[in-house]
Amino acid sequence: MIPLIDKFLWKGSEHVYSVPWLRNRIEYSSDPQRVRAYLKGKKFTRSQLSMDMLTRFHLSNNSIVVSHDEHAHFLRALFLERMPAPECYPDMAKKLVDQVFKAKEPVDTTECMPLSGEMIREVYISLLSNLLGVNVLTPLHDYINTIEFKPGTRPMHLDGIMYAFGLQLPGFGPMRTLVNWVFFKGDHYTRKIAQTLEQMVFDFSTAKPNSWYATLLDLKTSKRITSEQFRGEITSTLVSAFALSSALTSMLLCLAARPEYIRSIQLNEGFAKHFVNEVLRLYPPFRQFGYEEKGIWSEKSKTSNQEATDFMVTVYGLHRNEDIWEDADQFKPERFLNPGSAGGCKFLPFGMSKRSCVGRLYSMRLLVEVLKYVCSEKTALTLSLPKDFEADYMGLPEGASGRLVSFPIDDRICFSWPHAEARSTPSMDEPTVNTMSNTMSNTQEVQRCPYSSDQNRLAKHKDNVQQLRANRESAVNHKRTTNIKRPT
Ligand code: HEM
Repeated sequence: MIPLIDKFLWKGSEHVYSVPWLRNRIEYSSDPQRVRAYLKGKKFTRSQLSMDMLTRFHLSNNSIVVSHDEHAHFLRALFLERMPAPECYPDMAKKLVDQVFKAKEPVDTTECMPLSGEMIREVYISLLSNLLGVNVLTPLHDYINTIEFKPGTRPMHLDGIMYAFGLQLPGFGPMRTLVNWVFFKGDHYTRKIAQTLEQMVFDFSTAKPNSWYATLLDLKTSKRITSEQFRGEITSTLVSAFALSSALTSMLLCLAARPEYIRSIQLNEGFAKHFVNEVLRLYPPFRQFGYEEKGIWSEKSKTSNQEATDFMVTVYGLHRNEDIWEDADQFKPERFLNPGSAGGCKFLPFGMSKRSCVGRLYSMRLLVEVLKYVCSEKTALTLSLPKDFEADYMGLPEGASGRLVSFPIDDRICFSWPHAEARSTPSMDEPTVNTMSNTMSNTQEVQRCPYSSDQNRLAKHKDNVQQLRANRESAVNHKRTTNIKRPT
């Protein structure tokens, strides 16, 4: 049973699986040719099965992730307009790294710590501040600092089994809570944290002008989204902290395992992106995503028992498929030097097509900037793995298999940071005061990073000014030339 589950979940067996009483027939694939064929031939969307599982067994109630295509399309466009402008990422990365590795006093010796827990707290703050676009007030900041990191431990195939028995149906809510509470305390705790955080964002933050949060508030007030959808989007941003933290953690552990790449990144900053790609290839935070063909229930399902109704891409299997990746288990960022190497549906850490990850650009930019900052000679942060680090046979970190979002099993990292000046500096948009009595000063923003839409507006304004100048100059020239031509 376990090898079979392992086979179809992780390697992608290319067969169609079904349970007699379930209407879904699922194909698991890790073959890029098959994925390409699916992508080309069919009108598809995120599968209802994936959405049910995300809603009931995970945390994505009422957000873009579980919306129908039209609603998702409408919100995605607004979300992308509210992304931080490209020039903000180096500073965001610096703050994040400084905060994660902050220490009160300069140290000469090497310190070791479990990275994921530190990372997730700082990613929460960073996402709230930069992506949701809120001023994080002191109580919320303090609460985040108390969060203990417990990644979900419930295996994905258990979700599948629960689904097969109909436990995703709303009436089974209390039973699901009980199962989590008894057997999967980490998942139960994570759910509680998400609910508390969502409420606290509402109570203890203020919207930055033109931010995604301000837009969501407008949409709610004008009744274009419901209160549940408004809350869902906040939770969705917070939940995405897991994927981003997983990627950041894996990346820094890989850097500690392969310090020889530091020089390549210093010499050629473009190489940082190849390094990040290689991390996402070997450690895709999301191990699986799924689609269904539109209309399959009404037509094909009645006539064909062979055809799959749901198509699941097993990202981990795809990224380690030995038929398409040379030395698939080895860490070789230079494989991405070849321009076509990420194409052809063989590298899909952020999913594909119109429902692919909307946080992709943000995540990639931040990952690359964090890597560049850590590797920079000026930063002087040295990372290494503990002597007794639990590595795989390549000496690389080992990801926990079977989870929807996977973190390394052993995430301890050792670091030394001898230069006091490289340490954390108070950030502009994070609270610098400790009492509620003067929270007003938190809400008054001194400086903020522009959003893409601001940039567009600025660019448009500049274009307009240039256009006006050009028009005026050409009018003057025209007058001059016509004046010259005019017979005297
Ligand atoms: C390294 C970090 C991340 C990874 C690897 C990742 C990966 C993914 C994947 C695989 C999907 C499913 C795509 C599909 O079904 O085709 C997804 C969807 C999504 N992600 Fe991410 N994600 C990351 C970070 C983020 C961040 C920071 C956000 C910010 C809010 C975010 C927001 C979303 C949303 C809203 C969707 C649903 C899009 C839709 O349904 O149209 N993700 N992500």
